[in-house]
Amino acid sequence: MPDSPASPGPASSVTPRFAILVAGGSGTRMGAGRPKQFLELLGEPVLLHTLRRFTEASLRVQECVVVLPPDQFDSWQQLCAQHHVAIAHTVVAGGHSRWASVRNGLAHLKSHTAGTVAVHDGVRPLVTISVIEATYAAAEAYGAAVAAVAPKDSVRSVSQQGSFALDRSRLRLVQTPQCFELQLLQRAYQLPELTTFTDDASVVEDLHPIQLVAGDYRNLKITTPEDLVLAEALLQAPSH
Ligand SMILES: Nc1ccn([C@@H]2O[C@H](COP(=O)(O)OP(=O)(O)OP(=O)(O)O)[C@@H](O)[C@H]2O)c(=O)n1
Ligand SMILES: C[C@](O)(CO)[C@H](O)COP(=O)(O)O
Repeated sequence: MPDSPASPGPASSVTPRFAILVAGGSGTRMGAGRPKQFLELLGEPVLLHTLRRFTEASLRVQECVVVLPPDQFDSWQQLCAQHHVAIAHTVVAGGHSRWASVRNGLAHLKSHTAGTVAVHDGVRPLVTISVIEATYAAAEAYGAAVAAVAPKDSVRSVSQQGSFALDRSRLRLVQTPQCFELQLLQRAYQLPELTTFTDDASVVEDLHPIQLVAGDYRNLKITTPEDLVLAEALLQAPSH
């Protein structure tokens, strides 16, 4: 990514790292009998793959908050028992939208006054440790950083007048993790929710510039049925 900000802040390798894995959605587009975060990939729930990656020791994440639909707490507990999960994490109830779920996750971290927090979709189980580390490191240096990739397809904008080509060299497809200085994200999530919010960067950007970090094309968001097929294939690929 050729996106470079003015200058980094002081390097701070000792501030605590937190993670909020948002998995409070219902998976309407997947159309499965249960929320997609609980569907299996190579025999394990999508969310468990994601949790394993964020709790990898080298990342030094101090606390991992998992946000779930309130009516799915028991399902998750059963899945954890079934898969012998001994990974420390805190479960928090989600809200009516992704924004509300992130806000609930952040509320759980309110006693902390400093640190860096990653927000990551529970349904992006293929995120690599190197992308997570790079995004935390960029947020530690610049305050706000998100993973993104360049589009591979041509892109057109549509309107009632028709459609027209966009310059894709100026566009990025935004992924998660999205990492922020904790107090910055707490301030941003005190503002009212807007319908234009689709991610955390859109919530923060009026308060602070967003640094883009090289994401990964494999870091797909499980959204529709074909994504499960792709994700299983990628998980079995040698580089994963
Ligand atoms: N109220 C919500 C809505 C979404 N999410 C989470 O935000 C991430 C991205 O959302 P999306 O892919 O849209 O998930 P769903 O809302 O479950 O899917 P859909 O829009 O198809 O219903 C997912 O990990 C999802 O669980 C959440 O925590 N709380
Ligand atoms: C946060 C996100 O994954 C970044 O690409 C995306 O915006 C989530 O979108 P959705 O509308 O919840 O599918």
